Amino acid sequence: MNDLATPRLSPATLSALADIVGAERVLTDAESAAHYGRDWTRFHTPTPSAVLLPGSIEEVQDIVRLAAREGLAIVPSGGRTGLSAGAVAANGELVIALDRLSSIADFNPVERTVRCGAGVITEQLQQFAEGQGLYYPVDFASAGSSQIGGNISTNAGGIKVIRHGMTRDWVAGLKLVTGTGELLDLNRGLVKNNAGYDLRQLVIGAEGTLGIVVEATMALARPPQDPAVLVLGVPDMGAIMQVLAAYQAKMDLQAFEFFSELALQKVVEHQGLQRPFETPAEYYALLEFEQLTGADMEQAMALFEHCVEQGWVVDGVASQSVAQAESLWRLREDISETISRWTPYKNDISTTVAKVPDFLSEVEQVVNGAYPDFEIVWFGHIGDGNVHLNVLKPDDLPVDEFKQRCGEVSQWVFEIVQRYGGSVSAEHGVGLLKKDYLPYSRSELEIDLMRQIKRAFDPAGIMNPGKIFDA
Ligand SMILES: O=C(O)CC[C@@H](O)C(=O)O
Ligand SMILES: [Zn+2]
Repeated sequence: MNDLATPRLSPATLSALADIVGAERVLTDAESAAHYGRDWTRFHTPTPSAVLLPGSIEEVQDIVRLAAREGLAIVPSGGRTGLSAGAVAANGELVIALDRLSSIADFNPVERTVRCGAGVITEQLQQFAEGQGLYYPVDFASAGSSQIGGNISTNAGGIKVIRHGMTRDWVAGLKLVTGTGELLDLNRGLVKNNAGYDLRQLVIGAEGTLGIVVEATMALARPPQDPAVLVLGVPDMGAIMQVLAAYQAKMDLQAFEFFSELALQKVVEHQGLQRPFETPAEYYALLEFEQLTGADMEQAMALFEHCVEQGWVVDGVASQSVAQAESLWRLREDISETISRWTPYKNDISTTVAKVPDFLSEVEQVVNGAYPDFEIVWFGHIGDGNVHLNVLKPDDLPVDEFKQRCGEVSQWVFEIVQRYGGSVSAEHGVGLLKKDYLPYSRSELEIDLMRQIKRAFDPAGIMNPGKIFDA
């Protein structure tokens, strides 16, 4: 056991925890607290009372039983790549890190499923699938660190949702340790199972408030052909919608993403990438297809010409190789990391797809009407109606003042989201960051039902309390 930097737990409790996981797997030093006690958000100070590294489902159950008896709050911790402070332990909670539940087993080629411990890293699952001649299609920039349990708990989406759906579409079964330490084995890999409520789907996206996902049976897909990517410059958001409709009517899209000229400028400048073409445009659409050859290539080019004739596209480029497709993707995928140096105000919202252009222009009018010097970087999964709004801090504006103004921005943005019937969190979850705004996209009755469901799974209220809604 390490030095007790935060000795909030009694020696008896610490020793009981050590009996469960082994003394060297009860971490209480400041470095472990900082590492395991927070996600990619940096708004809260991590103060876990201890970080525990269980090595089996039984150990997780034993910890939870002990925590329920003693009324100790728990924060489950996966790859901690979340952006809503869902995996933050800022109130002396016990952190249960699932890193050691990392086995990949029981691959079944007939079912095309594989059993994964919660701590399996997304990229490991992707590589495992590849080794079997298959494909795990939920993909995003943080795939090298995010873990399957966390992906399930946040229903991670990413860049291929338009074609392959979200994490919830790939979970054939899961095991959950509830707030009383019981183990639920949900759906057991069945394709069809209409015997009552699908509790598995309830757990997916619950951000650890109903229990800890300890294992999952993940479905795999046929691998796609080598991808081909088009990047198209468009004059306005309305044109992006026309392009989307035109391509979707005739072809299968693997991805349909967008970014603004400002986003492109930042990525080109800071990542040393080339502009896709010289003609500047207000926005850019990135389309991915499964290999463009023969008739598909002709179709894609005919649509391109049609879009140019209609004035929806000002210029475009098509990848000629997998390497080129990958470098075009970087123009989109590197945006989030590139702009992180401006400590941006972030938001992740959705409306139905067709409403996005009006939504976006209303947000811009309101934000820049009040603060003309705020630079807004738009990008996201436009084919899903999911836009990422990032506002960069002007260099000369003190951080506190920026934060205070961003508080106002949130208020305005969420009022618009509500008017549009949209969601205050399209893919990043609610966590601590969005909970005050939940009523802008969920009714009082819905939130009340969520609380009742939480009580049923977690009567002692120890599972990630204060996330999604107040404890
Ligand atoms: O940083 C963001 O705002 C979004 C991050 C991620 O969801 C993305 O789509 O790149
Ligand atoms: Zn995203």
